Amino acid sequence: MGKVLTAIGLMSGTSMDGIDVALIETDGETIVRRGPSAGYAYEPRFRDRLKQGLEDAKSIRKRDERPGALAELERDLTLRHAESVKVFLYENNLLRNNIDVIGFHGQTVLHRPDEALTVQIGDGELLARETLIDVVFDMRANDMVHGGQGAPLIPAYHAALARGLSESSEIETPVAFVNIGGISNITFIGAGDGIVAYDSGPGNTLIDQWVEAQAGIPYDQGGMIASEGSVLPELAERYLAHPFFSSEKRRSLDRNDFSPPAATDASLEDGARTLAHVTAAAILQSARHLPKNPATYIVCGGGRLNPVIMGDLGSLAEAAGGRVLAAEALGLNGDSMEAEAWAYLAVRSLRGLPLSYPGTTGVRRPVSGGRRAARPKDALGAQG
Ligand SMILES: Nc1ncnc2c1ncn2[C@@H]1O[C@H](COP(=O)(O)OP(=O)(O)OP(=O)(O)O)[C@@H](O)[C@H]1O
Ligand SMILES: CC(=O)N[C@H]1[C@@H]2OC[C@@H](O2)[C@@H](O)[C@@H]1O[C@H](C)C(=O)O
Repeated sequence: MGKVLTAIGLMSGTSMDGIDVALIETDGETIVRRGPSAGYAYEPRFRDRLKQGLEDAKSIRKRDERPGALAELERDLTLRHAESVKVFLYENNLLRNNIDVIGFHGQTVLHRPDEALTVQIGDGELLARETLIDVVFDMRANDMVHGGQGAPLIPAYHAALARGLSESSEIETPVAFVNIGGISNITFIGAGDGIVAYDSGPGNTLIDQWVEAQAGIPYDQGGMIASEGSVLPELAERYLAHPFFSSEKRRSLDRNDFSPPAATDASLEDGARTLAHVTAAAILQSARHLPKNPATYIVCGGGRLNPVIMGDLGSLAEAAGGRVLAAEALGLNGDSMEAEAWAYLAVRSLRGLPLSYPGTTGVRRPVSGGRRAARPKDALGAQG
């Protein structure tokens, strides 16, 4: 085993609901320990600024451009991450001197894999100065340089989790991890080291956009609105016929690839019900391109907390011979898995190990990635 490092991962996902923080101990191959985790929600005004950031980013042609208010947003986003780290260390009685590295995702504001352009705002140097901890950031760029789509990157971590599970539990194989965040993605764990992964459809984004536009609320908590509605087959089909699902090349999605229905398309409840169905059906539709039908789907991300999505996913998977389990059923944490992954990937980056593979992002060969921002030198001896 390589040197075991203590790493913190920071994820601000496409739902833009807040910052997830998680600590793990790992050598970048084996996960030695999954430690504490936490989520720090953005207040509505900051979420609005992030949404405006997506608009400002639309004119970006080179990834270091920061039009509109993006430069200021990047700084404030980074400072919020620094604050989250400080609170996390305090709440968990941890000393910063005992943390070897932070894996910093930042916020995706633009993702156009067809143009080899992906932009995550987040200033790694500033984060290292503010936290006095080494930072690895910008982990998607090198994959794109080598022909990959820059996402998904979590599959390497799913594979490590699966290795741990196969030692300790009796779940039926093959296993697929499904992350239902703003966008959903799926990782198929084949025999040996074979993993196949890609984004699988609109996760919660359409549902969030729909209930926000129609009812002024940020998400359909517990699927309560959807549970009052009915699936509108024509509307569902409009989404499931999207060219993404038949494309040979496209493996990753941007938040803007799908648009929410028009107000006239459905009642609030039927719209939420239909979109929950679309989320589940898109995952199963995408799973058809996997090498085999998964026997077990392990679900993480906020969508697992929507029983309407989970109900549909369960019945569609069952029809294809599979069983759906929430990550918690296997002792995993469905809220912190992405943040854990970014901690894991940071350690892999430090060791020069691959972050992505031809079977995950479509990259030409397995490649590492990430940029390193060292903490200020005079902080090395200081007490955390
Ligand atoms: N209790 C709940 N009931 C229903 N839906 C929920 C609940 N909690 C969270 N969600 C949904 O999950 C979303 C957040 O999921 P998550 O944090 O996994 O996304 P993310 O990490 O931002 O996205 P991505 O994985 O695409 O980067 C929320 O926007 C909401 O739609
Ligand atoms: C460009 C980008 O930020 N993509 C995200 C998004 O959210 C889910 C899905 O789309 C996935 O491809 C990716 O995030 C996860 C963490 C990943 O890279 O594995």
